[in-house]
Amino acid sequence: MIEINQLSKKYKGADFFSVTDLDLSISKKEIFGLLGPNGAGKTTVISLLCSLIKPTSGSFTIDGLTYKKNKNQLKQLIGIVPQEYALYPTLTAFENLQYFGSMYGLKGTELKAKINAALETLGLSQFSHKKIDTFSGGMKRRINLIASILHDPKVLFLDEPSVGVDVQSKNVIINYLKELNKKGTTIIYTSHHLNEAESFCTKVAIIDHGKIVTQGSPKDLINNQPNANNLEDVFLALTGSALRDHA
Ligand SMILES: Nc1ncnc2c1ncn2[C@@H]1O[C@H](COP(=O)(O)OP(=O)(O)OP(=O)(O)O)[C@@H](O)[C@H]1O
Repeated sequence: MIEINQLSKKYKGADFFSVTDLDLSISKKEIFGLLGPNGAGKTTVISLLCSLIKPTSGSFTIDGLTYKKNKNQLKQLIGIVPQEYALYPTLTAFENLQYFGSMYGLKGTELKAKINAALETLGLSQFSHKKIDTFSGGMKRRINLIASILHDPKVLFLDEPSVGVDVQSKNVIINYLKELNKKGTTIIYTSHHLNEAESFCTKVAIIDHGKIVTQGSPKDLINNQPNANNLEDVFLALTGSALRDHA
């Protein structure tokens, strides 16, 4: 589904590469986790694959399409759930979702039915006509998610979808994503929650300093790392315990 070939990114004015010579192949059935310490390059990889930023070098295809040749098809093919809430605080949940659906050409009764079905599944029906600025973090995350899936993307990118949400909201989000994956959506997500990634992901890549240090199923990575009992042990063994503060 996704083929990445020697992808590199150096931001304008930066004196280092945020992503270096990334090669990765992600198949259709995966729930793929991009894991790494702060500043490892996870958001940069997602932003590149969503064509929000341009690569410095290298290339990738999604379902055989490239940004240069198939910009509009690619836009329809993918959904993006950004780290920050991309919602209008003074509009209601329903109005926000109508707006995002219309950006993908959806309208009328089809759009309304899709919004209502997703609100129902994610436990938000009764809040559909409340303004977003009255919502909790977990509710906003769920609306952010619905906004990204109304056009039925084949590939869904999520940048830290469970930040700032309680366990109940997190479970609803994770179960919803698992259902989407079962129905055929490829899921690529970043997270700092290694327990969550261990149970949720079919495959993960650990990246550090813009390079992949290892990849595989969580089970294989744990089995192959001496003295590792879980994914966090693997992560610490491969990325070290030094802090990654920067300003
Ligand atoms: N717009 C930018 N201009 C210059 N450097 C940037 C820019 N965005 C990110 N970087 C740098 O690129 C590197 C990778 O950043 P990125 O946000 O991709 O990491 P991350 O793994 O998503 O981190 P976090 O877990 O903190 O979200 C960091 O050193 C960061 O400071």
